[in-house]
Amino acid sequence: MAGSKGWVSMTGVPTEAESRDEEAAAGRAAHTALPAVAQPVDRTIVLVGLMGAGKSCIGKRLAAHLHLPFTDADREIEAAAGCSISDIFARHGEQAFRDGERRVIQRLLGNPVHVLATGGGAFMDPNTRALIKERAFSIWLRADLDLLVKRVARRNERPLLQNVDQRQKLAELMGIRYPVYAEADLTVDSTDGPPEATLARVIAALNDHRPAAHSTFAPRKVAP
Ligand SMILES: Nc1ncnc2c1ncn2[C@@H]1O[C@H](COP(=O)(O)OP(=O)(O)OP(=O)(O)O)[C@@H](O)[C@H]1O
Ligand SMILES: O=C(O)C1=C[C@@H](O)[C@@H](O)[C@H](O)C1
Ligand SMILES: [Mg+2]
Repeated sequence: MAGSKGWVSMTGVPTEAESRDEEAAAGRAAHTALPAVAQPVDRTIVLVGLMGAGKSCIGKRLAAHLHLPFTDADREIEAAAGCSISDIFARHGEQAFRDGERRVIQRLLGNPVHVLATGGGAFMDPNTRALIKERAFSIWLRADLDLLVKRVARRNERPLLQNVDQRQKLAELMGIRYPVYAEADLTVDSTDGPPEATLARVIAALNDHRPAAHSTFAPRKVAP
C-alpha cells in the first residue's frame, strides 16, 4: 500500500529493479549498430546530470549495450518508500527525500557492477558524491537549457519543477550544479536527436578514457 513502509523509517531494504523489458527493447538496436566498449567494466557506471539530461533513457540503453543490469535510483527510492517521489516531497519534505536518496544509493553502490541512473540532485550530496568517486565510475550527461526545458515539458511530475517557471528553475539549478557535476569522471553532451547518438558518444568517451593502473574505469587522475 502506498506509504505503508513510511518514508522516514525506510531502511533501504533491497527491492526489485525496474522492469527489464523496456531496457532490453531500448538496447537491441544499440547492440547491432554501435561498437563494443573495449575494456571490461569493473565498476558500476553512475550517470549524473540535471532533470531531463537523459540519465534514465541513456542508462537503460548503455546497460543493455554492456549486458549489465540497469537500476534507476529514483524508481528504487519510490519502491523503498512505497510511494511516488512527488508524494515523498509532499508528505515528508525535500530533506527526508534527500536522506532516503543517500541511503538507497549507498545500498545500490554495494550491488554487483551495473549501470545506475541517479536522480538529478544525488551527486550534489557530499557523502553520496564521495561514495560514487570511491566505488563507481561517473558520467555527467550535460545538456543545454533549451533542450532540458523541451524535455522536461513532456512529463510534469518532478516536484522541483511544479508550480514554477521551469526555464528559470533549471537555469538556477544549472548555475549551482554544473560546477559539481563537472567533478564526474567523464562528461558527455546529451543532444537533441535520437538517444543512440548520445549513447554512441558515451561509448566513445569510455573507449577514449585512459585506464588507471589498477582499475579499468578507476577515476581519472588530473595531470598537474
Ligand atoms: N540523449 C537523448 N536523446 C534523445 N532523447 C532523449 C535523450 N535523453 C533523454 N531523452 C528523452 O528526454 C526525456 C527525459 O529523459 P530522462 O527521463 O532519461 O531524463 P533524466 O535525466 O532521467 O531525468 P530525471 O532526473 O528527471 O529522472 C525522455 O522523454 C527521454 O526519452
Ligand atoms: O534534480 C533533482 O533534485 C531531482 C531530480 C529527480 O530525478 C528526482 O530525484 C527528484 O525529483 C529530484
Ligand atoms: Mg531519470
